[in-house]
Amino acid sequence: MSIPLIDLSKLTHSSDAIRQNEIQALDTACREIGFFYLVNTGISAELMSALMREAKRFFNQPQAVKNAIDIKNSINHRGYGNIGEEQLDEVGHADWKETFDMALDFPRDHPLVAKYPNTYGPNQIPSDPKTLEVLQDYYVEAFQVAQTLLTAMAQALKLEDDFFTRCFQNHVTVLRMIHYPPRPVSEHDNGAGAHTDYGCVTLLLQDQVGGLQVKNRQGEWLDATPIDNAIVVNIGDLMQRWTNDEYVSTAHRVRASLPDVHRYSFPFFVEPDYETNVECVPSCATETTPAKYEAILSGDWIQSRFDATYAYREKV
Ligand SMILES: O=C(O)CCC(=O)C(=O)O
Ligand SMILES: [Fe+2]
Repeated sequence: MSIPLIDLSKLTHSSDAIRQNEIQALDTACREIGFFYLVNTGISAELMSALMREAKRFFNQPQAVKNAIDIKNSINHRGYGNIGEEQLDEVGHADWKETFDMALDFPRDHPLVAKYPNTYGPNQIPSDPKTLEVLQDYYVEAFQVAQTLLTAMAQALKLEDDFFTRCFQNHVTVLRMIHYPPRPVSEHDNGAGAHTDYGCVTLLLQDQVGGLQVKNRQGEWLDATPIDNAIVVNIGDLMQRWTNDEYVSTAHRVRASLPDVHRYSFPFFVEPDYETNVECVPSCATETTPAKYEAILSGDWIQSRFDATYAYREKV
Protein backbone atom coordinates (compact mmCIF):
# COMPACT_ATOMS: atom_id res chain seq x y z
CA MET A 1 0.00 0.00 0.00
CA SER A 2 1.34 3.43 -0.89
CA ILE A 3 0.52 6.90 0.43
CA PRO A 4 -2.60 8.25 -1.32
CA LEU A 5 -3.05 11.75 -2.69
CA ILE A 6 -6.03 13.95 -1.80
CA ASP A 7 -6.97 17.17 -3.59
CA LEU A 8 -8.19 19.72 -1.04
CA SER A 9 -9.96 21.83 -3.68
CA LYS A 10 -12.15 18.85 -4.56
CA LEU A 11 -13.30 18.43 -0.95
CA THR A 12 -15.34 21.64 -1.34
CA HIS A 13 -16.08 21.30 -5.07
CA SER A 14 -19.45 22.56 -6.34
CA SER A 15 -19.99 19.31 -8.25
CA ASP A 16 -21.58 16.80 -5.85
CA ALA A 17 -20.00 13.88 -7.67
CA ILE A 18 -16.45 15.28 -7.51
CA ARG A 19 -16.86 16.33 -3.88
CA GLN A 20 -18.34 13.05 -2.69
CA ASN A 21 -15.72 11.08 -4.53
CA GLU A 22 -12.87 12.98 -2.89
CA ILE A 23 -14.47 12.78 0.58
CA GLN A 24 -14.71 9.03 0.05
CA ALA A 25 -11.03 8.88 -0.92
CA LEU A 26 -10.14 10.89 2.18
CA ASP A 27 -12.19 8.54 4.36
CA THR A 28 -10.45 5.49 2.87
CA ALA A 29 -7.01 7.05 3.41
CA CYS A 30 -7.83 7.81 7.07
CA ARG A 31 -9.04 4.25 7.66
CA GLU A 32 -6.40 2.33 5.76
CA ILE A 33 -3.12 4.12 6.36
CA GLY A 34 -3.83 7.33 8.27
CA PHE A 35 -1.47 9.24 5.97
CA PHE A 36 -1.97 11.11 2.71
CA TYR A 37 -0.50 13.85 0.57
CA LEU A 38 -2.67 16.94 0.30
CA VAL A 39 -2.42 19.00 -2.90
CA ASN A 40 -4.10 22.23 -4.02
CA THR A 41 -4.07 23.36 -0.40
CA GLY A 42 -4.54 27.04 -1.26
CA ILE A 43 -1.33 27.91 0.60
CA SER A 44 0.83 29.77 -1.88
CA ALA A 45 4.21 28.46 -2.97
CA GLU A 46 5.60 31.89 -2.02
CA LEU A 47 4.45 31.53 1.59
CA MET A 48 5.87 28.01 1.77
CA SER A 49 9.26 29.17 0.53
CA ALA A 50 9.16 32.22 2.81
CA LEU A 51 8.67 29.87 5.76
CA MET A 52 11.59 27.75 4.57
CA ARG A 53 13.77 30.88 4.25
CA GLU A 54 12.86 32.18 7.71
CA ALA A 55 13.51 28.78 9.29
CA LYS A 56 17.00 28.74 7.82
CA ARG A 57 17.64 32.25 9.12
CA PHE A 58 16.20 31.43 12.53
CA PHE A 59 18.20 28.26 13.14
CA ASN A 60 21.34 29.84 11.69
CA GLN A 61 21.47 32.41 14.51
CA PRO A 62 24.05 32.15 17.29
CA GLN A 63 23.17 29.52 19.89
CA ALA A 64 22.85 32.17 22.62
CA VAL A 65 20.14 33.99 20.63
CA LYS A 66 18.12 30.79 20.27
CA ASN A 67 18.67 29.86 23.92
CA ALA A 68 17.14 33.18 24.95
CA ILE A 69 13.76 31.68 24.05
CA ASP A 70 14.49 28.15 25.29
CA ILE A 71 11.35 26.01 25.56
CA LYS A 72 12.60 24.86 28.96
CA ASN A 73 11.73 28.35 30.27
CA SER A 74 8.11 28.07 29.09
CA ILE A 75 5.66 26.05 31.16
CA ASN A 76 3.33 25.96 28.17
CA HIS A 77 5.87 24.46 25.73
CA ARG A 78 6.66 27.38 23.45
CA GLY A 79 9.97 28.41 21.98
CA TYR A 80 13.27 26.85 20.95
CA GLY A 81 14.28 23.24 21.67
CA ASN A 82 17.94 22.33 21.33
CA ILE A 83 19.35 19.14 19.80
CA GLY A 84 18.81 16.10 22.00
CA GLU A 85 15.98 17.58 24.06
CA GLU A 86 13.34 15.34 22.60
CA GLN A 87 13.32 11.60 22.16
CA LEU A 88 10.34 10.32 20.22
CA ASP A 89 11.19 6.64 20.34
CA GLU A 90 11.72 5.25 23.82
CA VAL A 91 13.92 2.41 22.65
CA GLY A 92 16.04 4.53 20.34
CA HIS A 93 18.20 7.57 20.95
CA ALA A 94 17.49 11.26 21.32
CA ASP A 95 16.43 12.96 18.10
CA TRP A 96 19.06 14.82 16.11
CA LYS A 97 17.03 17.96 15.55
CA GLU A 98 16.36 21.46 16.86
CA THR A 99 12.85 22.90 17.01
CA PHE A 100 10.73 25.99 17.47
CA ASP A 101 7.11 25.80 18.68
CA MET A 102 4.39 28.43 18.63
CA ALA A 103 0.63 28.45 19.08
CA LEU A 104 -2.10 30.99 19.79
CA ASP A 105 -0.84 33.57 22.25
CA PHE A 106 -2.94 33.94 25.41
CA PRO A 107 -2.05 36.79 27.78
CA ARG A 108 -1.09 35.75 31.27
CA ASP A 109 -4.27 37.23 32.77
CA HIS A 110 -6.58 35.14 30.53
CA PRO A 111 -8.80 32.81 32.61
CA LEU A 112 -7.73 29.76 30.57
CA VAL A 113 -4.09 30.45 31.44
CA ALA A 114 -4.95 30.41 35.14
CA LYS A 115 -6.87 27.16 34.66
CA TYR A 116 -4.50 25.31 32.34
CA PRO A 117 -1.08 26.97 32.66
CA ASN A 118 0.73 24.09 30.97
CA THR A 119 -1.39 24.43 27.85
CA TYR A 120 -2.36 28.08 27.40
CA GLY A 121 -0.12 31.12 27.68
CA PRO A 122 2.21 33.42 25.81
CA ASN A 123 4.54 32.43 23.00
CA GLN A 124 8.27 32.99 23.14
CA ILE A 125 8.86 34.66 19.80
CA PRO A 126 11.82 35.02 17.44
CA SER A 127 13.39 38.48 17.74
CA ASP A 128 13.18 39.11 13.98
CA PRO A 129 9.75 40.59 13.15
CA LYS A 130 9.86 39.22 9.58
CA THR A 131 10.24 35.65 10.89
CA LEU A 132 7.29 36.17 13.23
CA GLU A 133 5.15 37.64 10.45
CA VAL A 134 5.76 34.67 8.15
CA LEU A 135 5.09 32.18 10.96
CA GLN A 136 1.82 33.93 11.78
CA ASP A 137 0.73 34.06 8.13
CA TYR A 138 1.48 30.38 7.68
CA TYR A 139 -0.34 29.53 10.93
CA VAL A 140 -3.50 31.28 9.67
CA GLU A 141 -3.41 29.59 6.26
CA ALA A 142 -2.60 26.14 7.58
CA PHE A 143 -5.45 26.48 10.05
CA GLN A 144 -7.84 27.16 7.17
CA VAL A 145 -6.64 23.97 5.50
CA ALA A 146 -7.20 22.09 8.77
CA GLN A 147 -10.77 23.41 9.03
CA THR A 148 -11.59 22.29 5.50
CA LEU A 149 -10.14 18.86 6.22
CA LEU A 150 -11.96 18.47 9.52
CA THR A 151 -15.23 19.47 7.86
CA ALA A 152 -14.70 16.85 5.16
CA MET A 153 -13.86 14.24 7.81
CA ALA A 154 -17.09 15.10 9.66
CA GLN A 155 -18.99 14.65 6.39
CA ALA A 156 -17.26 11.35 5.72
CA LEU A 157 -18.19 10.18 9.21
CA LYS A 158 -21.85 11.27 8.72
CA LEU A 159 -21.61 13.89 11.46
CA GLU A 160 -22.72 17.52 11.45
CA ASP A 161 -20.35 19.54 9.25
CA ASP A 162 -19.01 21.50 12.23
CA PHE A 163 -18.73 18.49 14.56
CA PHE A 164 -14.96 18.90 14.80
CA THR A 165 -14.44 22.55 13.84
CA ARG A 166 -16.72 23.83 16.60
CA CYS A 167 -14.17 22.47 19.08
CA PHE A 168 -11.58 25.02 17.94
CA GLN A 169 -12.61 28.21 19.78
CA ASN A 170 -9.55 28.26 22.07
CA HIS A 171 -7.56 25.60 20.31
CA VAL A 172 -4.01 24.59 21.05
CA THR A 173 -2.77 23.91 17.53
CA VAL A 174 1.02 24.15 17.39
CA LEU A 175 3.17 25.23 14.45
CA ARG A 176 6.62 23.73 14.77
CA MET A 177 9.74 24.40 12.72
CA ILE A 178 12.29 21.58 12.71
CA HIS A 179 15.91 21.69 11.59
CA TYR A 180 17.71 18.37 11.19
CA PRO A 181 21.34 19.48 11.00
CA PRO A 182 24.12 17.44 9.44
CA ARG A 183 25.19 14.93 12.03
CA PRO A 184 28.42 13.29 12.99
CA VAL A 185 28.74 9.69 11.89
CA SER A 186 27.23 7.51 14.59
CA GLU A 187 25.45 4.23 15.00
CA HIS A 188 22.54 6.21 16.45
CA ASP A 189 20.73 7.06 13.32
CA ASN A 190 17.41 8.66 14.09
CA GLY A 191 16.49 12.14 12.93
CA ALA A 192 13.16 11.61 14.65
CA GLY A 193 12.46 8.22 16.24
CA ALA A 194 9.40 6.11 15.37
CA HIS A 195 6.27 7.53 17.00
CA THR A 196 2.63 8.39 16.50
CA ASP A 197 1.39 11.98 16.84
CA TYR A 198 -0.89 12.53 19.79
CA GLY A 199 -3.28 15.21 18.53
CA CYS A 200 -6.10 15.30 16.02
CA VAL A 201 -4.36 15.63 12.65
CA THR A 202 -0.91 16.86 11.64
CA LEU A 203 -0.21 18.84 8.45
CA LEU A 204 3.45 18.55 7.57
CA LEU A 205 5.31 20.74 5.13
CA GLN A 206 8.74 19.34 4.28
CA ASP A 207 11.60 20.47 2.08
CA GLN A 208 12.93 18.40 -0.83
CA VAL A 209 15.53 16.42 1.14
CA GLY A 210 13.34 13.46 2.13
CA GLY A 211 13.75 11.07 5.05
CA LEU A 212 10.21 10.82 6.41
CA GLN A 213 8.97 7.24 6.48
CA VAL A 214 5.55 5.81 7.28
CA LYS A 215 4.82 2.30 8.52
CA ASN A 216 2.01 0.68 6.59
CA ARG A 217 -0.25 -2.12 7.84
CA GLN A 218 2.07 -4.72 6.39
CA GLY A 219 4.79 -3.38 8.68
CA GLU A 220 6.86 -1.95 5.81
CA TRP A 221 8.45 1.49 6.04
CA LEU A 222 7.32 3.58 3.05
CA ASP A 223 9.21 6.71 2.02
CA ALA A 224 7.00 9.81 2.13
CA THR A 225 8.98 11.24 -0.77
CA PRO A 226 8.58 15.03 -0.97
CA ILE A 227 6.11 16.33 -3.56
CA ASP A 228 6.41 20.02 -4.50
CA ASN A 229 3.91 22.21 -2.62
CA ALA A 230 2.11 19.19 -1.15
CA ILE A 231 1.49 18.78 2.55
CA VAL A 232 1.71 15.37 4.19
CA VAL A 233 -1.25 14.81 6.51
CA ASN A 234 -1.53 12.19 9.20
CA ILE A 235 -4.11 11.17 11.76
CA GLY A 236 -3.10 11.54 15.42
CA ASP A 237 -3.96 9.43 18.47
CA LEU A 238 -6.73 11.75 19.63
CA MET A 239 -8.62 11.36 16.35
CA GLN A 240 -8.09 7.60 16.45
CA ARG A 241 -9.62 7.53 19.92
CA TRP A 242 -12.46 9.88 18.91
CA THR A 243 -13.37 7.58 16.00
CA ASN A 244 -13.13 4.35 18.03
CA ASP A 245 -10.03 3.25 16.07
CA GLU A 246 -11.79 3.66 12.70
CA TYR A 247 -9.27 6.31 11.64
CA VAL A 248 -5.73 5.17 12.31
CA SER A 249 -2.81 7.00 13.86
CA THR A 250 0.18 5.50 12.13
CA ALA A 251 3.82 5.26 13.21
CA HIS A 252 6.33 7.33 11.30
CA ARG A 253 9.96 8.35 11.68
CA VAL A 254 12.65 10.46 10.06
CA ARG A 255 15.87 8.86 8.93
CA ALA A 256 19.01 10.61 10.04
CA SER A 257 20.35 13.41 7.92
CA LEU A 258 23.35 12.72 5.80
CA PRO A 259 26.67 14.08 7.07
CA ASP A 260 26.47 17.24 4.96
CA VAL A 261 22.74 17.78 4.54
CA HIS A 262 20.35 20.05 6.43
CA ARG A 263 16.65 19.13 6.40
CA TYR A 264 13.77 21.44 7.39
CA SER A 265 10.19 20.46 8.11
CA PHE A 266 7.12 22.18 9.53
CA PRO A 267 4.55 20.07 11.35
CA PHE A 268 1.27 21.80 12.21
CA PHE A 269 -0.25 19.83 15.08
CA VAL A 270 -3.99 20.44 14.97
CA GLU A 271 -5.40 20.16 18.49
CA PRO A 272 -8.82 21.31 19.73
CA ASP A 273 -9.82 23.28 22.84
CA TYR A 274 -8.57 21.85 26.13
CA GLU A 275 -12.13 21.24 27.31
CA THR A 276 -13.28 19.33 24.23
CA ASN A 277 -15.05 16.20 25.42
CA VAL A 278 -13.58 13.43 23.29
CA GLU A 279 -15.94 10.49 23.29
CA CYS A 280 -16.66 8.02 20.53
CA VAL A 281 -18.39 9.84 17.66
CA PRO A 282 -21.93 8.53 17.15
CA SER A 283 -21.31 6.92 13.77
CA CYS A 284 -18.30 4.91 14.95
CA ALA A 285 -20.02 2.80 17.60
CA THR A 286 -22.32 -0.06 16.68
CA GLU A 287 -23.84 -2.92 18.63
CA THR A 288 -21.04 -5.19 17.53
CA THR A 289 -18.26 -2.62 18.04
CA PRO A 290 -19.24 -0.51 21.05
CA ALA A 291 -17.16 2.46 22.23
CA LYS A 292 -13.75 1.20 23.37
CA TYR A 293 -12.58 4.25 25.29
CA GLU A 294 -13.81 6.38 28.17
CA ALA A 295 -14.66 9.98 27.40
CA ILE A 296 -11.69 12.25 28.11
CA LEU A 297 -10.95 15.96 27.85
CA SER A 298 -8.72 16.62 24.87
CA GLY A 299 -6.28 18.68 26.95
CA ASP A 300 -6.01 16.01 29.65
CA TRP A 301 -5.14 13.50 26.96
CA ILE A 302 -2.53 15.71 25.31
CA GLN A 303 -0.95 16.57 28.65
CA SER A 304 -0.77 12.92 29.63
CA ARG A 305 1.17 12.28 26.42
CA PHE A 306 3.47 15.21 27.09
CA ASP A 307 4.13 14.10 30.64
CA ALA A 308 5.07 10.56 29.69
CA THR A 309 8.45 11.60 28.36
CA TYR A 310 8.97 8.52 26.28
CA ALA A 311 5.35 7.68 25.61
CA TYR A 312 5.41 8.21 21.86
CA ARG A 313 5.33 4.50 21.28
CA GLU A 314 5.18 2.85 17.97
CA LYS A 315 1.90 0.95 17.80
CA VAL A 316 1.64 -0.54 14.35
O1 LIG B 1 10.14 16.04 10.12
C1 LIG B 1 9.30 15.25 9.70
O2 LIG B 1 9.20 14.95 8.51
C2 LIG B 1 8.33 14.58 10.65
C3 LIG B 1 8.34 15.13 12.05
C4 LIG B 1 7.35 14.45 12.94
O3 LIG B 1 6.87 13.38 12.66
C5 LIG B 1 6.92 15.09 14.20
O4 LIG B 1 7.53 16.10 14.59
O5 LIG B 1 5.96 14.60 14.82
FE1 LIG C 1 5.19 12.96 13.92
